[in-house]
Amino acid sequence: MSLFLVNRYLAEEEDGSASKETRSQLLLAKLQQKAKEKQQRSLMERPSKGQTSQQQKRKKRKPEGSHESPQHKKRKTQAVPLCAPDSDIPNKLVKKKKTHESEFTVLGGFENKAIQKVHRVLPQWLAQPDVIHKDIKSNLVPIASITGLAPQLIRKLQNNGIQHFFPVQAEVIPAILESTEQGLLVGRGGYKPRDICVSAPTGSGKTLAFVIPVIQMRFHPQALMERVVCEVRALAVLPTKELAQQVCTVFTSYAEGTGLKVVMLAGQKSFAAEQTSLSELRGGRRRSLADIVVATPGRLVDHINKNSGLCLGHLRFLVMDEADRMVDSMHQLWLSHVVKAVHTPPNGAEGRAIFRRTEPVHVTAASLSPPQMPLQKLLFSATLTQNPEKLQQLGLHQPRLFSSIHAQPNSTPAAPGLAPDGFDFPQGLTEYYVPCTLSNKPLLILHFILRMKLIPILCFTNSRETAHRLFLLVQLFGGVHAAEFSSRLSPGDRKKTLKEFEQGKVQLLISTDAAARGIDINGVKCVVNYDAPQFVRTYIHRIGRTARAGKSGLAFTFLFRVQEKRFLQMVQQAGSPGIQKQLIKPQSLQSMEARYEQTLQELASVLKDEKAKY
Ligand SMILES: Nc1ncnc2c1ncn2[C@@H]1O[C@H](COP(=O)(O)OP(=O)(O)OP(=O)(O)O)[C@@H](O)[C@H]1O
Repeated sequence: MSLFLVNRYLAEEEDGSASKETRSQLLLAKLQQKAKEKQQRSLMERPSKGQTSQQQKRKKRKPEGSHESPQHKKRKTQAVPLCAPDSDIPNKLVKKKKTHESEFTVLGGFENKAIQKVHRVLPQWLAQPDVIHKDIKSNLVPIASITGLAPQLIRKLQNNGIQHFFPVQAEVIPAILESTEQGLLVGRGGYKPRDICVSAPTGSGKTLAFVIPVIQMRFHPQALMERVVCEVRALAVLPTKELAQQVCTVFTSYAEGTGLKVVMLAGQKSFAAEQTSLSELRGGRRRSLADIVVATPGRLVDHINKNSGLCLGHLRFLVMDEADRMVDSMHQLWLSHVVKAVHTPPNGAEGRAIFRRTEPVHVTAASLSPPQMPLQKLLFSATLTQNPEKLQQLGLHQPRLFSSIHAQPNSTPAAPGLAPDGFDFPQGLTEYYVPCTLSNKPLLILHFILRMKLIPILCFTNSRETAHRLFLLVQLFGGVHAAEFSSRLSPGDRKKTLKEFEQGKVQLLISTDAAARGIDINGVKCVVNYDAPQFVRTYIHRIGRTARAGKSGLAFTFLFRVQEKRFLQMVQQAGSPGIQKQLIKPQSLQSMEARYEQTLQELASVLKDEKAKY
C-alpha cells in the first residue's frame, strides 16, 4: 500500500511546433502566476479579528522551534476519511492533504493521551481467602475439638505441652485432613485435592499446621493397612540447612513411636550417608527406608539426578515452607525436577498400578480415569507473595488460601516491590527506630546490653564482614558474651552457636540474614537491626524472631538520618501497627567513649593480623 502519493507538476502537452524558448517562458509565467495566487491566499489566512482568543492562545503555546508552514497547518485541519468503510485502518489515522501542486496522504491522530490506570484484579482465591484470626491468645482452640486426630497424636501433643491449637493450626489442620478423608490414594469424589497456601505471621505456629496432618496420615485407616510398605509420602522443602534441621526435629519428635521414618537431605551428612538412609536393596528390589523427607532444594535435586534411591512415585504431600523464598529460588528449577520424579512410575510398578499419575492437565472425565494418585502442595510463609505470575510457576491445583490479611480484589500495590496490601505483624511486637550516626552505632548496641540490660539480643547486620567486625569489637570491649552467626562459620559451628544462644550462654548473637527466616529460638526478647534492612520482607522476618507464639517482644532499628524517611514509609506501607522513635541521649554513651576509643585501636590491630593470616 502506498502511504504517500505525490503528484508531480506536469505541464500541459504543448504543441510540438513551439520552440524550446517559448515553452520555458510559458512555464515561468505559469509558475509566477501560481506564486502570486499562493501569496494572496496566505494573506487572506492571517488571523482576522473574528478569531477567538482561545484559537490564538493555542497557536502561541506551540513549542519553540516548531514553526510550521501554512500548508502544514492546513494539512492538520483537512482530515477526510480515506479508508473504505470496511477497512481495518481507523479513518482518523489517515488524513488527506490537498494543495494545488500536490496531493498526498499523511498519517496522524497520534496526539498524547493520558494512560488509563489499570486496576489490579486478584484471582478469586487470592482475593477471598479463609481468614485466620490475628490474635493468638484469644483464639486458642482445644486440641480435642479438632475431629479426626488419632488419640496417639493428641497424647503426643499433650506430652509436648500443647493443649490448644493456634488459629492457623485450627484452620489449616482440618482442611488438610478433609482432603485425605477418602483415602491417601484418591481425592474427594475421585478428584485431585486442592492445593493449600497459608500466609500467617511469623511465630504463629505454621510448622505444626503441616506436621500434624502429615503424621496423622500414619493413623489413616487405609494407611494403617498399607503401611507394610514404606514409601516417601511427604516431602518438605526448606531454603536453608538450619531450617531443614529445625523442621526435621519437629517431624521426628511427632513421628516417634508411630513407626514413621524421617530422613533429612540437607548436606549435614555426606551424600553416601544420606543415600544409605533413603533406601536399601532387599530381595533384589530397592525398598524405601523413609516415609517423610525434609530437604533443601540443592541437595534434593542432587539425589534425584544421581538416582540415589529417592523414589517420589508415592508422594502425597509436597510442603514448601518459606514458600515465597522458594518461589524466588525457582530459577534453580528444583520444582520441575520434583514434579518429573513424582510422575515417574515407582520401580517395577509400570503398567500394573491401579492408581496412576499424569502431569497436571485440564480436568476432564477422561483424565480422571483411571483414578489419579493425588499430589497435594502445601505452601507456608509469613510473607507469601500475592503475585499471581510468581505463584503460577508453582503449578497449583485449584488453590485455597488461608490468610490473616484480607486483600481487596482490586487493590493496587502500595509501592513497587512491596506486597499489595502489606503483611501481618505479630500481635505482641513493639517496634522502635533509633536515630544513630556511623560512629555511635557500636556504642548503642553496648548501651542496650550493658545499661538497658536487654538480653538476649539477636542483632542483624547486612553483611558477614560487618557481623564479624562488630563481634570482635564487642568482645574486645568486654563485659558481654557475644557470638557471630554467618556463612563464615561451618554448619557445625552454626548449630552449636544457635544452641548456646538458646541456652542463654550467649547474650548477644550478631548475625547476617542467615538467621532471619524461620529460625525458632526460644526466649529472644529483643531484635536489633544494627543495619537497616533494605527490603520489607527481610524486616518482617528479622523482627519475627521475637514476639513468637503469642509472646511479647521488642524490635529496634538503627537508622541514619538519610535512611529515616524511606524506611519509615516502607514499614508503614507494609502494614506496621506503628513504629516509635527511641532517642538515646549522647550523655548516656559518654562514660563508654574512652574505653570505646581504645577498643577501636585494638580492633584495628586484630583485623590487621587476621588479614595477614588469610
Ligand atoms: N499450639 C501451640 N501451643 C504452644 N506453642 C506452640 C503451638 N504451636 C506452635 N508453638 C510454638 O510456637 C513457636 C513458633 O512456631 P513456628 O516455628 O511453627 O512458627 P512459624 O509460623 O513457622 O514462624 P516463622 O514464620 O517465623 O517460620 C514454636 O516454638 C512452637 O513450638
